[in-house]
Amino acid sequence: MSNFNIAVCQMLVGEDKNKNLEKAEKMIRRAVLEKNAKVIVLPEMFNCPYDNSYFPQFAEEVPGPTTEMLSKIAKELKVYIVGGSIPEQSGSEIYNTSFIFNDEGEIVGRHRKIHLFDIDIEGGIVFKESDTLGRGDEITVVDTPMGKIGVAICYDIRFPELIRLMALNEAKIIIIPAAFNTTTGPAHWNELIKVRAFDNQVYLVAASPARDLEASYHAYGYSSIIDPWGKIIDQCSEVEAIISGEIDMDYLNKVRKELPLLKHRRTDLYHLDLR
Ligand SMILES: NC(=O)CCC(=O)C(=O)O
Repeated sequence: MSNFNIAVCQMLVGEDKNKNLEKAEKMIRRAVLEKNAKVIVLPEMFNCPYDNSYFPQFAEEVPGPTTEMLSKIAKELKVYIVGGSIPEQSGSEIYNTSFIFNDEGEIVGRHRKIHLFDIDIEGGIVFKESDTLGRGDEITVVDTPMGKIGVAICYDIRFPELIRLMALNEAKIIIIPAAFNTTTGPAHWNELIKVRAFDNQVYLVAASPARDLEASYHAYGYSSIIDPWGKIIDQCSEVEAIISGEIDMDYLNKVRKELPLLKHRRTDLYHLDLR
């Protein structure tokens, strides 16, 4: 399948997990009906406020209510779902994890956030994910009938080696469930999502929650779909919205043929190693 539509549900996430799941389900249905989407993407921590004090209380084992809902709806609607991320309980650890479902409702991939968001920006924001979360150790590229899809979560996007390794593993679409904030978002979001797309000549799909000024953490919003040339195909503002765009592998191949960046790498001088 070389052409298909992908959609991002930029949903408002609140303190009631069941309501978050209902909202996600409704928005996924709308993405299929209104945007004819074959792949639907949710934001980071879509079932839980992005706040360390909520992660342990919202954490669930897998299978659990969140993954069951996503599995059921993926199967019913015959779509792929990149289920944003959730606090995943695994033994005594909690991970910030994205589950990827195929159109039979099966989990075909799992990405546990590799780089934890531990930052302290003077006059801006302090956040320490490692207070409650463990970090993942695997790079995630999932083989699908639509091509290989790489998944990384939010802060992971700041590490160019990771996204390049995905591209070298033949990922043509990179999906980033995210929750940037109102300090780092205006400074870096647009630049990061564009440069990762055009450096690696991939489609880059970045999904944020909508901004909630009542919450402790103010998500930036601006979910986006970027093409391999770095052009924004669709982007919303900070409010709840569904965005969509066409993934066109012929166009991706054209960009790679005309400007053969990946082929022009001097691997005799430098290379990236997967440990
Ligand atoms: N949830 C996150 O990882 C936030 C990352 C972020 O805001 C950044 O600037 O990086």
